[in-house]
Amino acid sequence: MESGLGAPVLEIQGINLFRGEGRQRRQILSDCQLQLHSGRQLAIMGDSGAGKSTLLHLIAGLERPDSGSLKVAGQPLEGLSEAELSQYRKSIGLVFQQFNLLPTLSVRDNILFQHRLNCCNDETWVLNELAAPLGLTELLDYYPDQLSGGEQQRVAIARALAHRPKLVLADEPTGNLDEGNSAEVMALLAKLSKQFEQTLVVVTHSPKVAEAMDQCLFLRQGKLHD
Ligand SMILES: Nc1ncnc2c1ncn2[C@@H]1O[C@H](COP(=O)(O)OP(=O)(O)OP(=O)(O)O)[C@@H](O)[C@H]1O
Repeated sequence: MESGLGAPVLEIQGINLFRGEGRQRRQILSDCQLQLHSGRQLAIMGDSGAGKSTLLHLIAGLERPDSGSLKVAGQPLEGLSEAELSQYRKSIGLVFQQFNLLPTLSVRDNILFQHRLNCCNDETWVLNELAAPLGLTELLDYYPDQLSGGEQQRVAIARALAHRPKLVLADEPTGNLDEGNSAEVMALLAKLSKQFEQTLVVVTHSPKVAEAMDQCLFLRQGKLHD
């Protein structure tokens, strides 16, 4: 937990979430709490099956908790309709382990995809301030299947940051990369999200990835611990 100036960008209070039916039903998140302020970078670690991805999915509005409150920039997600949740999902930045690029779009159009969905109109900024530092300028006319894994993840990072979201969520962003690419990609993600004062939450198994963040919490028995 942290105290800081202003309202937290992310505030989780007393989240409970159950999975499975009947005798297989079990609690994944149990009175889970978190406060994260603007510009902070948090790594979430924990055993396989601890519920890290589930927690990230809740924050992303991809799932709803059984009880508890989750606010992003002061807005409670539990009050949102499906249409509003869909709008919310477009407004945040998401980076997944499987780069999830659109195969029929060029690198340029992949990078600008979410930017355009959010009706942003600053493509020069995206190409200069994101594509260039991510080393993508020469690759803008390529297609995803012509890129290496590290290059694809750099495209996914540019896409996730291009509409200047306040909150960026990354689930095992380096899980498909070798050690060298992993370190490079994480350093770029950490540097750019810091530069643009974005709040970053990264789920990872890698102590090295966690070290690149301001703070690391462990998910154990449904709760986040130091
Ligand atoms: N549809 C489902 N029905 C029942 N249990 C489920 C379902 N989906 C996930 N689970 C369980 O929820 C738990 C949390 O899964 P989650 O993917 O969040 O874990 P994780 O910490 O991200 O794991 P990993 O590090 O292996 O990716 C796991 O025990 C998983 O088996």
